[in-house]
Amino acid sequence: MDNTPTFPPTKPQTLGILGAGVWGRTLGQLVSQNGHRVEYWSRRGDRSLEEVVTGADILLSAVSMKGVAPVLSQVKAIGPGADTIIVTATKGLDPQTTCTAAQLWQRAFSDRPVVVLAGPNLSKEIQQGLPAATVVASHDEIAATLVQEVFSSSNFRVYTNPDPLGVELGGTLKNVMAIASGVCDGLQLGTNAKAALLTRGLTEIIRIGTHWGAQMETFYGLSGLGDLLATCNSPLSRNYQVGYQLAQGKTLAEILPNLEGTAEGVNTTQVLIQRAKTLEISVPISYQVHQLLEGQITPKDAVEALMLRDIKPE
Ligand SMILES: NC(=O)C1=CN([C@@H]2O[C@H](COP(=O)(O)OP(=O)(O)OC[C@H]3O[C@@H](n4cnc5c(N)ncnc54)[C@H](O)[C@@H]3O)[C@@H](O)[C@H]2O)C=CC1
Ligand SMILES: O=C(CO)COP(=O)(O)O
Repeated sequence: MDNTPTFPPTKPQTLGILGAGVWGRTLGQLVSQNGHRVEYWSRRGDRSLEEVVTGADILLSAVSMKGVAPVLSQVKAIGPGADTIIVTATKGLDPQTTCTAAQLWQRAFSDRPVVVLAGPNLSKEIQQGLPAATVVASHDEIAATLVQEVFSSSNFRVYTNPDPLGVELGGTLKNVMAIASGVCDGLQLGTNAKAALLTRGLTEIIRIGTHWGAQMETFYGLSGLGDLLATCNSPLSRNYQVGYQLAQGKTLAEILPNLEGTAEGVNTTQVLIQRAKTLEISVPISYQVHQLLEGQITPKDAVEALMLRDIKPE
């Protein structure tokens, strides 16, 4: 039996990539290496949004969360083709609605498939051609399978998943834990502390995610535990860098302008705390990250507060 995988699929697709930041360009590089056509749109670029949207078989949004609502309303006004599949790679929560990016896209385009792409995908490593895996999740299996075929290659392994909310929340909520993890390493708290943080962090992510309607098992996959491990252990992560540099005494105002790209965890923490309060979900680690980002406590205070919580069963 011949087990050789066939990459890429026979019919070349045109991808319109919205947001030509670090992640949008990295994803564009992957699909063009597979023989597909890529058109980028960015707010400071030469191409008009209309040109990119109307010509796309697949419209992939890699804009940071704060740009999603304004960009999608422009896309809606233009009106993509009836068969265009929307893919979202943003990892964040909308401050106005507390929705994820896919929820915003799906609300605006209720008649067409929306696919979430998320996984342990530090862009610098992918740009270097190092092997990585990701997940494409949708309620529409045909759309997810097409996107899987378009992105799959010998060094980018793509899995499908039927729980888009779980996949997206895994990638979104781990950014809060990545800030905490950067603090943990910046304070040199050791491997035991890091293991405790990640394990309890995953429990917290699952508590929030299942409350919001995601499937528990999704969080044990690539986009949950996988992305948590990658982001919380790598100085390539911008969110980890935020925590690490806070632990070294820098302020957010000093850190953020020098990061290469967006650290979504800063905004996500704020939105998450607001939503967790309304829904009365216990989020002890996220709460300490929030206090720290607000400048209300020091990194050492945050650790102490977590260690001194009421003792309880695991
Ligand atoms: N870089 C990475 O390794 C990965 C990033 N992501 C996610 O992808 C998203 C983008 O990340 P990066 O490309 O790294 O960030 P980036 O900061 O490099 O790029 C963000 C893009 O969004 C656009 N944008 C922001 N606000 C906008 C607005 N109001 N209107 C129009 N466009 C706007 C910017 O112009 C830029 O093109 C984030 O949600 C991030 O969490 C996901 C996986 C990996
Ligand atoms: O989501 C990412 C890796 O999967 C990228 O993490 P950062 O946004 O923290 O760099």
